[in-house]
Amino acid sequence: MTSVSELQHTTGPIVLAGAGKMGGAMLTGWLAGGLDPARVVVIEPMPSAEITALAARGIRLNPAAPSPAEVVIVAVKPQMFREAGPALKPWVADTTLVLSIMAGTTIASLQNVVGGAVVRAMPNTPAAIGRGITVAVPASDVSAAQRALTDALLRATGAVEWVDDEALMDAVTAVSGSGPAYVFLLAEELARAGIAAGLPEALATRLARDTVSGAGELLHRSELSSATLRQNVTSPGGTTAAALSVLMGPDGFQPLLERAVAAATARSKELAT
Ligand SMILES: NC(=O)C1=CN([C@@H]2O[C@H](COP(=O)(O)OP(=O)(O)OC[C@H]3O[C@@H](n4cnc5c(N)ncnc54)[C@H](O)[C@@H]3O)[C@@H](O)[C@H]2O)C=CC1
Ligand SMILES: O=C(O)[C@@H]1CCC=N1
Repeated sequence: MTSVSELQHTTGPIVLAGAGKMGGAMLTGWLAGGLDPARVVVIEPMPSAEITALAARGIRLNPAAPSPAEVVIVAVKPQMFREAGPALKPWVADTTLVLSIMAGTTIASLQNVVGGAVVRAMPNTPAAIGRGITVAVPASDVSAAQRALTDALLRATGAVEWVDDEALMDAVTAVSGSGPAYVFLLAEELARAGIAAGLPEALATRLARDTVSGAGELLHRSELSSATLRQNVTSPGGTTAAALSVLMGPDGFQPLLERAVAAATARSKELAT
């Protein structure tokens, strides 16, 4: 896992607003990477048992007296933002970095509702194990130091890509933000197909889970393209070729994923406020 040692050069509080599935995954990544819990403030009206337990490690949960922080991470639902956003203002000075991971919500909206120097980002849940990928786009007034701080925070949870064009964020959300769900669905459906082919449920589930995670790890470690790795499994005239003739057919993965990504992209645009 990437070290968060660069974060140790900064001293201010790190405020996480919304410690649900994604905010919680990022916090887990930061703490696993060595971030001092005493620097973390969590604002969360319905903290999970895990988040509540972190208070014993020094995290401040829902403190009564807000004061401007070095960075505020906004990880509430986009639909909640209009209600939750104004309450974050006391944590934000002009010099505060406001790092939003909300789908759809634009930089302009964050500037209007919360203020600060805004970076809009789209992470994904493998952040919890330091294997996420995040795409970030900065507002024009974000300083080099704030960009470096953002980069350190996000790299503590995995890879980071920076873009200049905010319009790309809808498709980014559809590919990498939502993408882990597509992979987990693949594991679910591969198991179900195994059961339909006659395997006991426990064995089918184990085979699907280990195949998806093992293939993912191979893809991660290998320098070969995914197409080459696929071809390496495929013996001419063999079993894989038989399956791929279905999966790469006219109603196979390609048109299906194209439709799925288009639907997610459209939804991200609808969520824009
Ligand atoms: N779940 C995912 O894979 C990803 C989610 N996101 C974004 O992350 C954000 C959060 O999504 P999830 O974690 O999935 O949702 P979630 O529902 O698990 O987390 C949202 C949290 O915000 C809390 N909350 C509600 N009102 C609040 C307030 N006024 N102040 C502070 N916290 C408040 C809720 O209690 C909840 O724990 C969304 O904007 C989503 O678009 C981005 C990338 C991936
Ligand atoms: O489903 C959602 O809207 C969020 C954004 C990307 C992943 N989860």
